[in-house]
Amino acid sequence: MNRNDMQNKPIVCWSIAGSDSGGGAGIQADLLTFADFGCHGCTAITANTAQNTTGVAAINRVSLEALRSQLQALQRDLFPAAIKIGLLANREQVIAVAQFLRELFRVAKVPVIYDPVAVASSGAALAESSSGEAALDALFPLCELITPNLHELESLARAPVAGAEQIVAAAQQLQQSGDTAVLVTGGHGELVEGEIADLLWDGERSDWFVGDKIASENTHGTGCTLSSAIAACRALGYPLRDACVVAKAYVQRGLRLGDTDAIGSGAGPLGHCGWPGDLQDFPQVLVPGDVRGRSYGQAGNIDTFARGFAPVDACALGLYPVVDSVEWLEKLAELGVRTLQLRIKNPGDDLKSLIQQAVEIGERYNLRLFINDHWQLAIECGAYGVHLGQEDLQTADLKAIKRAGLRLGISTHGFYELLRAHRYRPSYLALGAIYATDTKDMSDQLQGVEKLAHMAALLPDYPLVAIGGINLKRAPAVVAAGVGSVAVVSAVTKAENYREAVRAFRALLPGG
Ligand SMILES: Cc1ncc(COP(=O)(O)OP(=O)(O)O)c(N)n1
Ligand SMILES: Cc1nc(C(=O)O)sc1CCOP(=O)(O)O
Ligand SMILES: [Mg+2]
Repeated sequence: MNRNDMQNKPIVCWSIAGSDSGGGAGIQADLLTFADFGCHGCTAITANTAQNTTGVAAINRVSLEALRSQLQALQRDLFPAAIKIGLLANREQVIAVAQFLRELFRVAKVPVIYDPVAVASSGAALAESSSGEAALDALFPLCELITPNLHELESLARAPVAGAEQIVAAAQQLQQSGDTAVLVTGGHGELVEGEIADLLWDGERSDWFVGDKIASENTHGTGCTLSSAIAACRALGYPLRDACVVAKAYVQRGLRLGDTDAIGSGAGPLGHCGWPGDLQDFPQVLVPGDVRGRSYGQAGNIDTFARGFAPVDACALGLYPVVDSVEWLEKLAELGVRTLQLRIKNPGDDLKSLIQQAVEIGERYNLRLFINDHWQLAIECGAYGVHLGQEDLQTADLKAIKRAGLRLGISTHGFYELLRAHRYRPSYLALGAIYATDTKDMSDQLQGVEKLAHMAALLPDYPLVAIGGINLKRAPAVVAAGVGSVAVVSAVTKAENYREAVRAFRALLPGG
C-alpha cells in the first residue's frame, strides 16, 4: 500500500460511480484499479446496475439522500487524495455531487477525474440525457480532467468528430465551455489502421498518445479503468500528463494480458494485471516534425526533425559531473572521469573559445564530453555530444546534430517527457530531478527514487542518467533504482575535497 509522505497514511482514492453487478466496469473496476496502484479505494454508489457480460438489465439509481450520506461518511474519516467520478444517473445527482465537491474543496482541493459515462459498452443508455447538460455547467468546472470517448465528445460538444482535426476542435470547444482539461479516448475509432490514439487538450497544448490496437473482445470497463487509473496516479502525486500515459499503459496491459475469456458468455471484463512495467504497453507520444504525427494533423518542422543518434560506447556512463568551466573539465579528466558536461549558463564573448578548449581536452583525455545548450557551437567545434532540454528540442536543428555525428542527451522529468524524448532515440536519456537541489529550481518536477525505478524499468538496456540533488549518501539508492550513471553538479564542485568525492562516487557506480 502506498503511503502519504507526510502522515505515513495509506493513500485514499474515491470512486463516485455505478455498481456493475457483473464485476467488469463501474465501481468494481475502479476498486481493482486503485488496489493495483497501491491506493485504498472508497466508493459512493450512484446506481446499482443489474448487468452481466451480455448487457444491462436495469439501472436502479440510488436516492440523493443515499448518495449524500455515503459522501459525507467518507469525508468525515477517509479524505481523498483524488476522486474519480463515473456514472451520474440524472441531473439531480450531477448537481448534488457538484455541490458536495464545492464544500469538500473548502477543506482541500483534490484532483477530480470525470468519465462522463452516458451509454454502456453494450449500447444501453445509463444516464438520463439531461445529466450531460447539467454536468457541463455545474460539474466540469470542478474537474481537473474529463475523459469522454468519441461518442460522448460528439454529444457533449455538439460537434462532429470525424477525423483528427474535428476531434481536436471539439475537444478545444469542450475544454473552453467546461473549463477543464479533456482526454478524448479513441477506443471507438481508428484514425490510423491498427492504432488507438487518445488526445489530451489542457487548454494550452495538445498531445496524441498512440497505442497499438489489441484484438481483444474483453474490453468491458476500459473507460472506467482508465479514469480510475488516472485518479490513482494523481493521488500518487504524478502530474496530469504522467498520469494519463501510465493509465493508458495500465489499460493496454490489461488488454494484452487479461485472461477473462471464460468470464460470462458475452464480452469479458478488461484484465487488471498490476503495475505497467513494460514499455510495449506505453503509448507513443508524438513529437513535432515526426512523420507519424501527420496522420493526426500534428504540425512540426520536418526539416529539423531527426531520430536515432550516434550511440555512446557504454550503457553505463558512470559518474557524470556537470561543470561550468574548462578548468573543472581538466581537473576531473586528470582523475580519470570519462563522462563530463560543460554547462555555461551566462556566456560571454569567449564562449566559442571555451567550447573549443573543452573539445580539445575531451580529445586529449578520450572523454565523452557533452556541451549543454550551445548545439551550433558544439557542431562547429566538433564536440563529442550535446545535451538538450525538452524546450530546446522545439528549436534545435536535430537533423544537423545527427548529420554531424554528435551524440545527443535529452533531459526528462517524468513518464510523459521520457516517452516523448524516447521518440527521438537519443544517445542517452537523463531523468530528473530525483531530489530537491539548490543548483536549479526543480521544485515542481521532483521524481524520487521509487518513480525513478518505475521509469528505469521501462528502458533496461538504454543508457540512463539520473540527475538532481544526488550526493554520496543518496547515490546507492539511485543506482539501485536501475540507472547506469549519476550526473552531479554540487556534490563534486562544492565538495570539501573533490578528489575524494570522485573516488567515492566511482566506487559506488557501475563501471567503477
Ligand atoms: C545530464 C543532464 N541532465 C539534465 C540536465 C538539464 O538540462 P536542461 O534541461 O537543458 O537544463 P539546463 O542544464 O540547461 O539548465 C543536464 N544539464 N544534464
Ligand atoms: C542542471 C540540472 N538539471 C536537472 C534536471 O532535473 O533536469 S537537476 C539539475 C541540477 C543538478 O545539480 P545538483 O547535482 O547540484 O543537484
Ligand atoms: Mg540546457
